[in-house]
Amino acid sequence: MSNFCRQIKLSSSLIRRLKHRSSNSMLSGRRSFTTTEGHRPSLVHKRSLDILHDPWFNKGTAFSMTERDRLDLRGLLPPTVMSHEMQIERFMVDLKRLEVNARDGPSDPYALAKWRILNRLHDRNETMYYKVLINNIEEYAPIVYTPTVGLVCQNYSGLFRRPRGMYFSAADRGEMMSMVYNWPAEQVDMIVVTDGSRILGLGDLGVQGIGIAIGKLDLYVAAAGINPQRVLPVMIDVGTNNEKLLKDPLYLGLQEHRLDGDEYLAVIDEFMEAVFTRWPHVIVQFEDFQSKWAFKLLQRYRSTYRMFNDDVQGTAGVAIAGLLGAVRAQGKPMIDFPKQKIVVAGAGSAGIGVVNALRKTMARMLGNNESAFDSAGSQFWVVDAEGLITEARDNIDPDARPFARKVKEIDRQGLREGASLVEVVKQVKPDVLLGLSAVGGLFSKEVLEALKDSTSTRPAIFAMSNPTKNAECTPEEAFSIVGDNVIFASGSPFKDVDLGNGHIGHCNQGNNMYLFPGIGLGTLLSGSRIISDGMLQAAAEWFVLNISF
Ligand SMILES: NC(=O)C1=CN([C@@H]2O[C@H](COP(=O)(O)OP(=O)(O)OC[C@H]3O[C@@H](n4cnc5c(N)ncnc54)[C@H](O)[C@@H]3O)[C@@H](O)[C@H]2O)C=CC1
Ligand SMILES: CC(=O)C(=O)O
Ligand SMILES: [Mg+2]
Repeated sequence: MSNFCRQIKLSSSLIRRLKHRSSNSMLSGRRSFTTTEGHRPSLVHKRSLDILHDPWFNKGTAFSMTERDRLDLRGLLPPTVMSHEMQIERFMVDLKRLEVNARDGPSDPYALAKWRILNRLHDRNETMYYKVLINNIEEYAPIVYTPTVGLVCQNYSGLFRRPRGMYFSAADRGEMMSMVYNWPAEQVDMIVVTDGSRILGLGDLGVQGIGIAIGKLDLYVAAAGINPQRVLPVMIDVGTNNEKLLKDPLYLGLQEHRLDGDEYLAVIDEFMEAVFTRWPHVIVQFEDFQSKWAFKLLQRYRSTYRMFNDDVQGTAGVAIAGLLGAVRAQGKPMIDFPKQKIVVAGAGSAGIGVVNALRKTMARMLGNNESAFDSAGSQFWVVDAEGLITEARDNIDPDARPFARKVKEIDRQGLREGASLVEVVKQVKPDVLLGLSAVGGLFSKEVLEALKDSTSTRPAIFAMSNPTKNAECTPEEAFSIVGDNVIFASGSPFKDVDLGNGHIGHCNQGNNMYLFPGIGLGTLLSGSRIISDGMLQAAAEWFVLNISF
């Protein structure tokens, strides 16, 4: 904490740089670096992104660390310095692979090809890029965002062409305050930052996770009208625990195991100090941090900085709006919401974020006192990889503890610690089955058949895990097994289902993309110093009261 609170001092390298910058401008800004052949020095009048955007001078990841420092490029490239031979090898691997998505990616076989074309347009002409996106948002959101962005992140080391955003690595400790001045924009309104540790449901993708920050910011521009010159995607590369990436010679990130503990915190603290020093009014969205850090970092920064965690808080807002909408679709009054029995599969940042917020909404409807809060808590059954979470569990995760069921109570329900999802659904007969487990197909035939006995006339299935192949079930499975009256939502988009009797089974998308652009815009416009739970709650409730499904 002492690091976090310490007074901000200009690092010696920043002072060096500022002095260097002013003396350099007197010398008409000329600097030199070695050419791609490595023999002759090349004189350049440009610096920072202008060099990377100039095909004559750009060497991309082949700029050495000294050159990066000298040319104000530090932080504008992935941390690994590559030889020209490796750069060419990486390019050739990608060229020969052509489209990889037909086998395991989005159902659109051209999704990756479309992403490449859009990405090139993004590099060439931002105005046109965002016009294309805004005018065709339904068609291209699945390309720049989930599901295609998942495939893009998985293949980012191959797809990488022109850097976008900033990279801070564990090797930059002590330098970040200086590095933020390499970003050319005087004002930044929105930062989306990730450490790549849990990208969608695809696990640890290390430095390649920058793709998710870029995709989310595209939606900030397209959906909330944020100025594209004032957005900044950020990757904090603290290593990766993905063994495949650790061995891949073409990987662009640090090839060492993830930092942990105080060392990890020191890196994130330094990043937060640096960006809020240069842009005191910026909003920082934390994205796809593994649950272990998602909650801790949220607690650490939420009352000091203008920040929120999208997976914990944005997802919760969308789930509240969706489930209040489901009550309305069941033909019941809103006040019935606290009676809904909710089974949640997944107790990570998303699952626990959602149950916490749903519980608060229910408690507010029941009178907002302690007994309302207790009573709301009994509406949830949370199942993780080890089964139903109860107070009998050893080493229970502190974030999940408030939702651990009492042993005596579940005994009466015919359940026990670690009961399987199918057993829980059979015994509880829930109104809502919510999936945030990242396990594709978890809502098996058996689980869905058990849901047929739900006490609700219209049970809701929210298969919210991303990307498409991680969805807990498909809409076809939901409608065909549970029945035509199911209320279905998924994290990634699915097509509506023809139920064959003149009826359509509607697939709604339950994704935090419907909330985070509004959270950012609302915070900017209101000038709010922090982002409170109350603001998010109000956003979710406004959503359901003002949007008709
Ligand atoms: N639709 C949306 O807006 C959002 C969707 N998500 C999705 O939610 C998923 C989970 O994200 P996090 O919570 O951050 O991940 P996480 O990895 O922290 O949590 C996953 C949880 O699922 C549990 N789990 C694993 N196998 C299970 C099984 N067989 N049965 C029941 N539970 C099981 C794990 O024990 C863990 O509690 C990801 O796929 C992510 O894409 C996350 C945020 C927003
Ligand atoms: C949507 C989102 O934030 C996720 O799947 O992590
Ligand atoms: Mg996320």
